[in-house]
Amino acid sequence: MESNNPSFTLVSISLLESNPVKIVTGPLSANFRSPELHFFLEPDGQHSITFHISNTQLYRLGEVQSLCVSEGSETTKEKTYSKGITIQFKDEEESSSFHGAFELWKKEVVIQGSSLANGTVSSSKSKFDDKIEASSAKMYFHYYGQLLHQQNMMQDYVRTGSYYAAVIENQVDFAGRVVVDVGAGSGILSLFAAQAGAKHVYAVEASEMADYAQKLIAGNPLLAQRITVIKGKVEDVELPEKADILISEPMGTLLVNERMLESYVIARDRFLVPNGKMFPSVGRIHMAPFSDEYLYVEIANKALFWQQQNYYGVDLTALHGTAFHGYFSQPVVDAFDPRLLVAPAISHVIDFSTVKEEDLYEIKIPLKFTASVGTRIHGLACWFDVLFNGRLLDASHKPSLLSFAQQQRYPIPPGQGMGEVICRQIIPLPLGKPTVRRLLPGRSPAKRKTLLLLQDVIFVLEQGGILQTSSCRLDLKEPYYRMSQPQAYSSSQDQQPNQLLQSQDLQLSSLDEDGSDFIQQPINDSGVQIH
Ligand SMILES: C[S@@+](CC[C@H](N)C(=O)[O-])C[C@H]1O[C@@H](n2cnc3c(N)ncnc32)[C@H](O)[C@@H]1O
Repeated sequence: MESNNPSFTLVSISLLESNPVKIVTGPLSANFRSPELHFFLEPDGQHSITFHISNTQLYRLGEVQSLCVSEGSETTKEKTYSKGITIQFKDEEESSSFHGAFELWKKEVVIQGSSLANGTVSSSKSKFDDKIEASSAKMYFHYYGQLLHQQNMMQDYVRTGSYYAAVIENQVDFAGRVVVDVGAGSGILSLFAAQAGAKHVYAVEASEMADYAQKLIAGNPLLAQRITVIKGKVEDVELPEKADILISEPMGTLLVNERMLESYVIARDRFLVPNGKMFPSVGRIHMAPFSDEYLYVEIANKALFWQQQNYYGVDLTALHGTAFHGYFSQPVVDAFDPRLLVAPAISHVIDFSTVKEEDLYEIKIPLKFTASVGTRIHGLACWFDVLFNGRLLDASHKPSLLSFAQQQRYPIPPGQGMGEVICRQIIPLPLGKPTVRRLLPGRSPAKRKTLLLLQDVIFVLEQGGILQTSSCRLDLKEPYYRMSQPQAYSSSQDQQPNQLLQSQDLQLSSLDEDGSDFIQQPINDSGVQIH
């Protein structure tokens, strides 16, 4: 037995998922290649069943017979197994060495050990469980398990229509190909892929929505025979074959919130053939400083309530400062006139086909803005888009673009940032200085959602020849959904302070129990698209 990749000879394997149970007789082989265990069903090694260290259990059924199973999703009410085989060894000795190698394999990466009544079993946490707190994951998948939230996303016609166009206009990429839908939700993208002629689509969904997706797909029988719904996390599930294409909608607020991009990248590494396609293939975050006196006054006015000195005989002013800073740390989600931007946008590109999962834990984006007009700057405006680089579109060199109209603005309070500063020019920091200017979607290690988005945004301003540095700390929690029609401004200088915009103060967000918010919001149809 080799110590690194031990191999074993087996007499037969019974595939428990087939009905009736299919028995493949050997000689066959099994091979531990951390973090996977492969059972080869043919001598040439063409067909194999793969188990992942994270969710595999091994039980001794007899002296020369064992059961190997892969655990299903933790979110299901009952314990489920997504895959199982029984193995027949040639003798007791081979069986013992196989179990020994299994234990060793598990020990290398096992995080948690446990014992089950019917055998010595090692259970390990999956990569997902290791990163995300169980309570956070539970809330996250509970949210997506509800049909109304999937409906919200489906009713976002800019979003769903762009995906439909990207798939159907690139049928040539999908026809006859194996597709994995990463986080399939209702299964809508799997159905599009099947419409485009995919040979087979594996729709992987971790939430209870997988059951509804199964129903929806069964209700479209012409497509259903080419779609398999797999309930589980892409980090854990095993698929019988590799994919030519991954399709997914992993974007959260400002692209990175929800941390689902990490799952998309893990799915790429686990399931995609070399040089396979990803739909979408690239995401971009765009940022530019804005000047908007109306918004500034509106936000400042929200805290006026706390300036009352006689609220039923109570002086509220002690909390005015806290409320004021609270309102200014809320990102504002609205559509805005691009003319409010006072410097060319900086774009940060994430190439999904090459980015490493770890690179998504902390994304640093240097900010070097040069203002085009001398004006008051009230914060940073951010938006994002993703690109689909299909084969047809490659040929015409025109990838289709899904531009998200939902934009965030991060107003900066006076004294903490640019609110008070008349800025003529924002000057890049000289290289090598210890202070950094960056947009930092700070890692919130154990959370799937309450990702800090902006931290320590430091601007350097030139004012009368003196360099001035400002910084503030903002995050994505509880955005203010200000669904106003974009106002036409003649120029940013024309704005009158103390005049409030007539905005519909729609609090569309649905908050979790802990009051935080991770969700995708319906996009305002009137959203300005900025490219
Ligand atoms: C933004 S929704 C998109 C749903 C659907 N693809 C669509 O476009 O309408 C993301 C979905 O991915 C699922 N999801 C997130 N992380 C996952 C993971 N690691 N494994 C499997 N599903 C996941 C969520 O439960 C959710 O249903």
